[in-house]
Amino acid sequence: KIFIPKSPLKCAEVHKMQTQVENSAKPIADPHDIDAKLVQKLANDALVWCSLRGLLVGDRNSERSGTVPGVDMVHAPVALIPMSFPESHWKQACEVAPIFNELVDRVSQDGEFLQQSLSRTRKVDPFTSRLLEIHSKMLEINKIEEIRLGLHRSDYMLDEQTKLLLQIELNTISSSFPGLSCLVSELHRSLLQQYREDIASDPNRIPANNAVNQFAEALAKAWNEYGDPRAVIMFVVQAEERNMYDQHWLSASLRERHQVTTIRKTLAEIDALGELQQDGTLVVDGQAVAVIYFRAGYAPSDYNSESEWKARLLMEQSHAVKCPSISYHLAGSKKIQQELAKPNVLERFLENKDDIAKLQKCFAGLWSLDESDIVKDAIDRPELYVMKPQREGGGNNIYGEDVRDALLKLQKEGTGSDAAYILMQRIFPKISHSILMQEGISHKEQTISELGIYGTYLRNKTEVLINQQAGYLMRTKVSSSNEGGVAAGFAVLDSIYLV
Ligand SMILES: Nc1ncnc2c1ncn2[C@@H]1O[C@H](COP(=O)(O)OP(=O)(O)O)[C@@H](O)[C@H]1O
Ligand SMILES: N[C@H](CCC(=O)N[C@@H](CS)C(=O)NCCC(=O)O)C(=O)O
Ligand SMILES: [Mg+2]
Repeated sequence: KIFIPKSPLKCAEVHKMQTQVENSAKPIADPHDIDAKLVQKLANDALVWCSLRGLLVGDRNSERSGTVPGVDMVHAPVALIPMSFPESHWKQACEVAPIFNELVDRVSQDGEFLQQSLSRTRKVDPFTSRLLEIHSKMLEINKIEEIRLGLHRSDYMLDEQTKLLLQIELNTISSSFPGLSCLVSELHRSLLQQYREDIASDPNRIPANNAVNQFAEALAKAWNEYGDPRAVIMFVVQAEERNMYDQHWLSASLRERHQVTTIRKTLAEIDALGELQQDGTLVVDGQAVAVIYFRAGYAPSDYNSESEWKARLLMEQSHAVKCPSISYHLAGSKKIQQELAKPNVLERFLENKDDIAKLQKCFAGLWSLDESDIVKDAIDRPELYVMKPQREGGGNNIYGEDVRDALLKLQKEGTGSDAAYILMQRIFPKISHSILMQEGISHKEQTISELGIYGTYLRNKTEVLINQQAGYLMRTKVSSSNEGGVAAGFAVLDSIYLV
């Protein structure tokens, strides 16, 4: 196809335009076709880039890397080449982000729906029961959260067979990687730019990713709405946190772009150092707290004693903006995810029929264990299901044959413990080629990926101040891994290349 220039463009520009047109249409080269020498160069440059630009985590083999910043860091596990992803599904995922944000807020305000939906779980799941206890205490004192801040991540897998983009879960607490995910997009753009002679591509097909600054902006705006210039933003963190640099990127953005001070405290420290003043102000270690940002408190392992639960209650009772509030936390549970997928339930919370249809289009099969025909099918074909307790943070789900065993065991026990679980359709994404880099070594692997879309939501009374899609996280793992998880060491941080 000869491009006959009409205007006296220099042929170099014509050539550039032509290659750009061709490149933008073409998917990126198959990473497994990249020769070993070039892989080695890519890997080396990626490792240097991560080290210079803070794409780092604490080394799991070191005992100090989770407590002392700057000690025993290692590059974050990353893919060397971005994962191709259909532009149409990218747009769909971005489009539903503000609708899911609004849904979380509406559901959070329906205390009866939360209590009712989780009432049977409460009887058999002590952790969820403690969360519900705090929630019902807030209902009793008619606690109103006028300023509501949501920093969510809605995770999806693209089902290969149906080509449907299906939601895995909606995280409303401690959504990891808003900091590191932006750096991965930059790493990939930089590598594709540097190696454009060897790998035909258009770096602009990697969507811009500004999650860290959008999260920081929402946190800063919530701080501003609280209205006390001397108050701080408190990060609730685990005593050992190897993902601390992801969190420090947020603190740095808050300090440098918004001049807001952040402090880091564990739940135990908050119990020891926190006080509630008459007017509801939370004071920790002598500092007034405007916003509480949870990067811990989502798992039973975060509550080693009554001390941590006292801290959670103290914070909930305070005037500080909680991210998440107990209601937002519960609204993001897997049981609620399953309840919202039932017919005519979204209609209770959203008016716009198109919005409702857009959300329902990305719902996978979700069931309680009351559905006997589903339970029977899951016993027959367990590999088509995932069984989930009400837990966050990875490592809790049940897959394959274990689903059958767990269901049969629950049937035999007959103690109602089945209310602690949901059943979900297992999604099978396309198996792709990727090059994963972990602990300085790159591996060509068969992989599947999961796209997380960040959402920011801020409301003060009746006014919605922020409601937007706020960047993305792509995680890629070996296709043989059921659970995945970056922190768990199975998945790597990736980005996407729109095709
Ligand atoms: N329906 C599903 N189909 C396939 N894989 C799933 C499904 N649900 C979860 N997974 C896998 O398990 C991981 C953890 O599940 P998730 O529901 O996100 O729990 P958590 O809250 O612990 O992150 C997901 O990142 C994904 O890799
Ligand atoms: N260490 C804590 C980890 C917090 C955490 O586990 N968050 C959940 C949602 S609740 C999550 O986003 N999981 C995906 C991360 C993965 O794949 O490893 C932090 O980073 O603050
Ligand atoms: Mg998850």
